[in-house]
Amino acid sequence: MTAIQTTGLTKRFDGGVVAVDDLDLRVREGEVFGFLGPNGAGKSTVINMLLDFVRPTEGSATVLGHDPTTDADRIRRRTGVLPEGSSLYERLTGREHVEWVARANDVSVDAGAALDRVGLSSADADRAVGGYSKGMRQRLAFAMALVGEPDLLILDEPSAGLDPNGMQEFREIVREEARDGRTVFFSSHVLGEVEAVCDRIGILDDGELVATGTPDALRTTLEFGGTISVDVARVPDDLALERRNGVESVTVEGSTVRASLADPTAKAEVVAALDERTRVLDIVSEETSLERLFNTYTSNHRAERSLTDDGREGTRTEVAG
Ligand SMILES: Nc1ncnc2c1ncn2[C@@H]1O[C@H](COP(=O)(O)OP(=O)(O)OP(=O)(O)O)[C@@H](O)[C@H]1O
Repeated sequence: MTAIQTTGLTKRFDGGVVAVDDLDLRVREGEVFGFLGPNGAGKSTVINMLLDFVRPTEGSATVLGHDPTTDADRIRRRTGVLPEGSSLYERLTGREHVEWVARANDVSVDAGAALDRVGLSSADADRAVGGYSKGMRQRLAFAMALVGEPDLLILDEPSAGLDPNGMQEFREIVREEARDGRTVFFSSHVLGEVEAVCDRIGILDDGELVATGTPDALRTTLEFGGTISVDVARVPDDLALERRNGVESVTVEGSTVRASLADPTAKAEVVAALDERTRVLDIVSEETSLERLFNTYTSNHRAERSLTDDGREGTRTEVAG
């Protein structure tokens, strides 16, 4: 079943900015989907169209089977939302905010427990929000999104302002929600966060979806082999590892030889080549980080866009998984 689907979704703001360009996206029910992109990529605009805060110029969307432009109320009733820069009432307490959301949605809530879950103590719960820090406000906004056990969570930059503990707690709650069968769709430019918690990610750049898939599948598609660092007793003078298949580049620092690989199977070859000439003391193999992946997708895309200026078609990467 599909929780969110967009078809050719496009938003052109007055003044000509194309914030979202022909977006085809599908988020399955029960998955944690990370919507990743640099500042200004169009993430918030997509979220705002899913909730009918902004109307698309072209294309369409369904959320939980409903069209946001005609059935936004139905969507919002079943969706917990953490909007970007959520507006809170300075004079109301955290507890009052949570109770207000529960009343508005006609559900019951144990406000103390809801706030405790996001790391706000009972003392915090009874303080006016005017005295909250940025991270506390974000925690409260998250607690408000969780009220009423919605089927779908749509969270815009949920970790903005959170400290490392807050981010860890956020990840745990997202996992718990997913275990309970909820769909979680959240935007982020924090790569580690997306990698740690998402089943699939979509990378948005300049309003266009440039790749979707599991983090592993995206890595494999690019055929990144990661890197291997080998500590040796003596670095051979005539290394020439670059000439071997699958080796992209080699650097030497002290007695450590570090090879970047285009193909993961080249790891064994690098180790064997060194082992022939010297004593291998230690081997550390690293996967390609999502950060490199992200940079590659977004920078390739930018290069591609400059090519498309003279009329050539751009490409998208769709990765099964
Ligand atoms: N109301 C608006 N009027 C005109 N342009 C807008 C409007 N809202 C957004 N934009 C533009 O649309 C583009 C996408 O913005 P959006 O806020 O969706 O990006 P984002 O990926 O959420 O960025 P961030 O990570 O910085 O929040 C940007 O160029 C932005 O300036």
